Amino acid sequence: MTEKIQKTLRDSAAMRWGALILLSALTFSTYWFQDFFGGVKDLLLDEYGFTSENFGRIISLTTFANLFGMIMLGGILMDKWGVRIAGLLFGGLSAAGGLVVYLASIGTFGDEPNTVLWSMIVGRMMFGSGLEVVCVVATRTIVKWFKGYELALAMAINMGFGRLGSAMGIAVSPDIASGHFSTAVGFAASLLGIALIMFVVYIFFDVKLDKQNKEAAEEGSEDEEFKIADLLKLLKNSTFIYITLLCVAFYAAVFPFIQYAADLLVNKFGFTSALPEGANIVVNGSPALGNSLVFVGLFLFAIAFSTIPPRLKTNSQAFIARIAIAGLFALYIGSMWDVFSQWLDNGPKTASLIPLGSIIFTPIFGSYVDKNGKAASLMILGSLLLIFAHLSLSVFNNVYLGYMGLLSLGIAFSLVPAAMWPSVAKIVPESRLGSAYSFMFTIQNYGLAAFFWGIGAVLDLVNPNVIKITEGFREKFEGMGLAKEEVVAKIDALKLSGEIPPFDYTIPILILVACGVISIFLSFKLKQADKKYGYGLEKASNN
Ligand SMILES: NCCCC[C@H](NC(=O)[C@@H](N)CC(=O)O)C(=O)O
Repeated sequence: MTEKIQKTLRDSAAMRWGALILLSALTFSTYWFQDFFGGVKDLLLDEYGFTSENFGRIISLTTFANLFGMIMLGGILMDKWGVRIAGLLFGGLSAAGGLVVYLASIGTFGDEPNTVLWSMIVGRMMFGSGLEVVCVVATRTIVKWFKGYELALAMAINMGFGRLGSAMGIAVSPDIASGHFSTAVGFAASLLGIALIMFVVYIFFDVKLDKQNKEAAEEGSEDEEFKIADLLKLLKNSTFIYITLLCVAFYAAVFPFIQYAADLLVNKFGFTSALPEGANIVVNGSPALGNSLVFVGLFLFAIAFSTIPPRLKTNSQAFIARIAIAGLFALYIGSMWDVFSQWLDNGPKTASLIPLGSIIFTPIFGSYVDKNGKAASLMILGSLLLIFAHLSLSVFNNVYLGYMGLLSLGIAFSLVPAAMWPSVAKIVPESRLGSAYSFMFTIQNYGLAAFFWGIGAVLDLVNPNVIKITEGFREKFEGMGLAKEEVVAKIDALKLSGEIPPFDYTIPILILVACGVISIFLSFKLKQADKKYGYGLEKASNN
């Protein structure tokens, strides 16, 4: 008997990748809006008379609602109403939040610093309440289009768009602002608006795909409907709990570390904190534009490397293509080596290589997972690299080992996400994926909040001497009537001369080693569960 195979939009590679690009605009713009404040912090402080505490308040309150169930609410609504309504609702909330921040920045709600501050916080909170749900919408929708195809690669490229958004947001915003904070906000908010329009375009394809899926389902199996009781089933699934805990332990050891990495390199290995002249790639007189073009270039190489060779007919053609792309990449990096080599003893620049590296490596590992599977084993390997990274940056005092550690961390930061996120779709039925990803993100947010705060708290706790000496000097300089910036500059100079001793990061980073050990344990449990229940974590994506 010949079986009639119903083709749907997702069976066309062009349609799948087109859908991914339309969706990834949301990822790119939300990561940009989340992080660009860091690039224009000085401008924000100068223009509105804010303090660093005000800045910290704006940033930390952005995702406040997520700690109180906003992501879960979004995920449940998504599983009940589908990705279209959830995407419009929460993407719209993010864009509306962006607009409120913009209106606040041009003084629409009043010019008083406190009014501007609180109206910006309200806007950022609206944005943040949509942000993570938008991330779940994108992830869930990628599963819908790519399951059985290049799922891991698609998720990895989507993450790459996010990292690119963060990096470019920080790098280009000072140029875009050209002295006016509101201009940078207007631009970032417009990106959110454009991404929402692209999502509306995506909806037409989604409607068509759903229609085709329904027709196919009528001929075959029945569509499963989401029920709240399904959530409880999810929590009883021990494999899902392992992967959720892995997500918390792993990301807690990476995202917060990245924030402290520059300071660690300066304090532990004596890296510089200011960049020397000529240590930037300048395009049209703009280092920010130059840096951004480098990020885009790296991302394009990674996409070419991970998509072109697997599509070629023979292994030898694929091999030649890989060598050719890697060669071009080496030439590209080599042509800018004069600049890059100056980055390697600068704390902030070296620290920025970790997320930058993940723009390159995540798509490459995603493509590997699709072709060869081995996701659980790669999570074990990634956790091992994480342990090595944090050990080499804490207990040892060798700068070369430190570089190796950073490189390992960059690889782990690409390896584990590339293997972990697509694995969830193999563990959890598709009808519960929205709730599953939302649950993971919610727990992950608690872990991140604890570690962002915890590393700083432990650092202060184990370095009472440094705090005491620094405070002594601060009081002395303030007593002399020096301006805030002058006090900061004098303290920096005393740190450089060694009169103020460096912070000892050993204990805070050793705590992150413990996260790595927990990650390895959980990755082994995942591998065991995979053997027992046959989720297919070690199998290629189209199996
Ligand atoms: N397709 C998986 C997307 C998750 C990517 C992941 N982002 C997160 O985990 C966010 N919840 C956390 C955040 O962005 O702060 C990532 O690796 O960026």
